[in-house]
Amino acid sequence: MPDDGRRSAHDDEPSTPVGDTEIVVDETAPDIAGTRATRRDLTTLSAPERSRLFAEVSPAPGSPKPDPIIVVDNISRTFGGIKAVQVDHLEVQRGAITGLIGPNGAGKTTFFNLITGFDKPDSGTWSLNGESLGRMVPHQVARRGMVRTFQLTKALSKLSVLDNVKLGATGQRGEHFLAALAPWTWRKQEAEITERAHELLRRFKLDAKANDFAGSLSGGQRKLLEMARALMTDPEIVMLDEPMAGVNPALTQSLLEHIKSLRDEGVTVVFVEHDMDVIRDISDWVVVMAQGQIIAESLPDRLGDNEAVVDAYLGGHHDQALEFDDRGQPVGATAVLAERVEAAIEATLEEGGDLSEPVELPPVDPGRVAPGQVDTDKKEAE
Ligand SMILES: Nc1ncnc2c1ncn2[C@@H]1O[C@H](COP(=O)(O)OP(=O)(O)OP(=O)(O)O)[C@@H](O)[C@H]1O
Repeated sequence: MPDDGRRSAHDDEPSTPVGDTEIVVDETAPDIAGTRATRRDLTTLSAPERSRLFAEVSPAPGSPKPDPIIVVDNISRTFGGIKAVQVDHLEVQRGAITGLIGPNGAGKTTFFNLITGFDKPDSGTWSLNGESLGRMVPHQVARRGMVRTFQLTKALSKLSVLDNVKLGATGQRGEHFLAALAPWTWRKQEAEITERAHELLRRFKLDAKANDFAGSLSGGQRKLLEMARALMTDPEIVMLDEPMAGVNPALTQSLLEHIKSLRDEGVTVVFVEHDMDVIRDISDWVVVMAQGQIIAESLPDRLGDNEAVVDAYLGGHHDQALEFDDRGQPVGATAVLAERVEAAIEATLEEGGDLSEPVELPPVDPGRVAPGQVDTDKKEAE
C-alpha cells in the first residue's frame, strides 16, 4: 500500500503467501464476502418518498433524476443498416423500479446488452455510481454492482438448480490457475457461495428443488432461478429482460412481489415488460423506446396522455385528425378506424399474440361508408 495514505485497488484483496510467491487475487474476480462488505449502502425509499421524488421529474426523454445510479450519454449500436440503439441521454433513479417499454424491435434488449457489457456500442459513455463502465466485460460490471437477466432463460438444464445459482458468482477464485495452488483460499469461498445460493433458493421458494436438474423446472421457476442467480453478487441494480414472459399467472404474482421486495430493500430495478397492467402495477417510472431512441418518459398512470407513446404503439394509424359526435362517438373515418383497430386487437388476442407491436389493420372494405363520411369516390364519379 502506498505510504501516502491512499489505498490502491488491491488493498482490500486478501493475499496468500505460498513459499516466496505472494498470490494477489485478480482484482476483477467477484468476491462474495468482499462485494457485500464494500457495496455502497442501499437507498431504501418509502412509497410516499418515491411519489414525491418522481412528482418533481419532468416527463421528457432524458429528464434529470434527483439521484441517478446510471447515466447514459450518446450510446449507439448499429447492425448492418439498422440503428438498433441511439440513446442521447438517460438517467435511472436509484432505489426505484423503472419499467422500459416499447414495441418489438425498439432496441430494449440491445440497450441492456450494451450497458451490462454483453455487447459493445459504436459510441457512447455510461456510468454506474459515477464510474464509467465503458470497457468492462459482464463480470466486471457485476462486481461493480449491476447484473442482468435474459429474455430467454439461460439455465443449464443438465446442472442442478443449486449449481446453476452458484454460477452467478462468476470468476470464482478456484477458476484461477494460481488459486489452484492454494486450495484453502477457494474452499472457504466455495462454502460462502454455497451458503448464499441456499439462502437465495429459500428466498425464491426453490430450496426443495436444489438438487433437481434445472431442466425439470417450469418456465416460471426458471425465471425465479435466473433472478436468484443474478442476486449472487448482491447487486445494487438488476436489469430484468421480460421477467414475466412465459410465466403462468400463478407465478406471475409471486415474481412481481419478489421484484417489489428487491426495490423495498433498496435494490434499483430496471425491467422490460410488454404487459401494461404489470407496468402500471409495479413501476415507479416508465421509459419508452421506439426505433432505438428514448421517445418518452412518464409516471406509469400518465402514459396514455403521452402522444409520442400512443404514436409508437399505434404506428402510422394515428396520423389523421380524429372526429367525434356530440355524444363522444367516433364518426366518419374515425369510426372506421376505431372498428378496424378493435377488430385487429380482437384478432391478435384470439391468435394468442400480445399487443407489443402496432396491430396489423385489416384492409378497408371498399363498399363500406362510415356514418357521416362522404364517399368521395362515389361523389367524384357523379
Ligand atoms: N445481433 C443482432 N444482429 C442483427 N440485428 C440485431 C441484432 N440484435 C438486435 N438486432 C436488431 O436491432 C433492433 C433492436 O432489437 P432488440 O432485440 O434490441 O429490440 P427489443 O426492443 O428488445 O425487441 P423485443 O421486444 O422483440 O425483445 C431490431 O431491429 C433487431 O432486429
